[in-house]
Amino acid sequence: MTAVTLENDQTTPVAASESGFTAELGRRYAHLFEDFYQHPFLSGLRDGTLAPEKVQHYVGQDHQYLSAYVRCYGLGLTLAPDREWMRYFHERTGFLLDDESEAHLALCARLGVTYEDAQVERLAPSAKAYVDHMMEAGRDTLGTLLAALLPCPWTYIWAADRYAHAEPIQDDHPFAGWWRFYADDSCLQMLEEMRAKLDAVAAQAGPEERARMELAFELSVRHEIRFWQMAWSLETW
Ligand SMILES: Cc1ncc(CN)c(N)n1
Repeated sequence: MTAVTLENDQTTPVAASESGFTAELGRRYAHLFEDFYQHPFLSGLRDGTLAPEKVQHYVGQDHQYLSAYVRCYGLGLTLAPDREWMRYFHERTGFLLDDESEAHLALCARLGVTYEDAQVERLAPSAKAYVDHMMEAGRDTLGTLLAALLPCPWTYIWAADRYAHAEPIQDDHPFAGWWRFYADDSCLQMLEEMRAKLDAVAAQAGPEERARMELAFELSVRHEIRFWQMAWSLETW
């Protein structure tokens, strides 16, 4: 009898066949990934009903957030044990600075506003709390920092992959450009690489550091949900 391998059906962040530290985390916190996916902000991006002011609030906040995320890669450079790790943070920084704003530009085009129009000066409280959490992780070990940084790509890329499989994104979808950016194969590959790197670091870490890594990861997933809520509620100070 032939063994049947259960492939990931995209409704959970981890395939049944996967093992390793990040697979364990993905399984343990799958309920938070589900909360992320079902948040009304993301539902509105799926069905195209999201109010323009919420989208614009998100773009302004997310631009600031991604700038802080790039700075966290700078912290990664200082924690890098060798040049291979330095190259990793260097290359990923290029993507964050040069490519990810495409996702924002797609939203601005839909809103009929320029990217400049969408800019804001201050991070909203929930966005700032997320940034502070990642920065704090950067004062710990490389493993803790990476664990805090992983939910950023994982939640979005998984959600976009799930949505794209459930419902192929049509050209006339109001937010097609945003969804396609994160559903692209290059994003999936980048996510796989980051997970593999964190798995390798976790395999060398002791139990105390692994516990701190897990907490950093869990809190970042929770911050991702709060970031939706921040944009949904137009949160300001
Ligand atoms: C808050 C947040 N989290 C994740 C992503 C996707 N890199 C993002 N652009 N913004």
